[in-house]
Amino acid sequence: MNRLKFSKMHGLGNNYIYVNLFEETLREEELPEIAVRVSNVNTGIGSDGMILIGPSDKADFRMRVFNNDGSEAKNCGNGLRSVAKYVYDRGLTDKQSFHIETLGGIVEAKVHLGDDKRVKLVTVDMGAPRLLKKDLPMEGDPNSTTILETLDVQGTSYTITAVSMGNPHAVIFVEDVEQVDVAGIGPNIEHHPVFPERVNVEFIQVVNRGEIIFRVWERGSGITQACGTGACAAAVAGILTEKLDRKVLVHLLGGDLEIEWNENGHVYMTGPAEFICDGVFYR
Ligand SMILES: N[C@@H](CCC[C@H](N)C(=O)O)C(=O)O
Repeated sequence: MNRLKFSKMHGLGNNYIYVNLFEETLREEELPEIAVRVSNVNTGIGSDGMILIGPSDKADFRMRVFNNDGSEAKNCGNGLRSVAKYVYDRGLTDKQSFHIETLGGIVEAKVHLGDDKRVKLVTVDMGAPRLLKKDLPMEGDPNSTTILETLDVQGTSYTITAVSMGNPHAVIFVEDVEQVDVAGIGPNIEHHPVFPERVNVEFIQVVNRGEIIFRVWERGSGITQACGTGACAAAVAGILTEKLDRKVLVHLLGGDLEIEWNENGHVYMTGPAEFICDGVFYR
């Protein structure tokens, strides 16, 4: 029987199975299937997906993200904070600032230590948001943006703002997130033909110019407790549409994130990450 060592971690409840490729070897062609199997709550470990931590020839570490349907994503904000905690707390680096390569680009993570000298919070420089339709990708004029544009979804109109944080997001401002049928509407927007690679969908209630309430339907994983790239995209959408100032406290189901869209054009995300358990998966 093959044995796969793993750690389960979460960032505000957005939980993944982490595999350390400095110690474990997986074949490329089996990755989607393993992601589906480990994520299954009944016959696997149970998670929103699987994240691989490995060496990079361009950065200090490389992160690869698989949703729980087996699709590979280009970025994951909660994953980046968890990877930063993993590599520091487990002694893979002694640097408190380092770079992580993702399919969506290279980002810089800075760890903030608690009294126990372990990582308590992580700030990630997520880079500049990309707004052009070709960056999502999204049908239409490739060099135009999508800001408060009407999208018809099975007879109902939604006003969306599209933001790529390495991965694609459709942000929708609502009066009251509690009234939104996230599980009913989310998949229809995720699979809308205007998004050829599907999309993550965020429903945002503005509390005041520095605070929002956030709900998400994630591409490839469904409803999750939090989405770091989604929180960044929501803040960017709110700032672009002049609903929010540049520093935003985002209330997600699993807790809070601080997002800043700095004058330098980069988005900074600060929040926690936690280990849940270590184990061996029989495969
Ligand atoms: N939960 C993540 C995003 C994971 C990938 C996403 N579902 C996609 O397919 O793009 C986050 O914290 O950003």
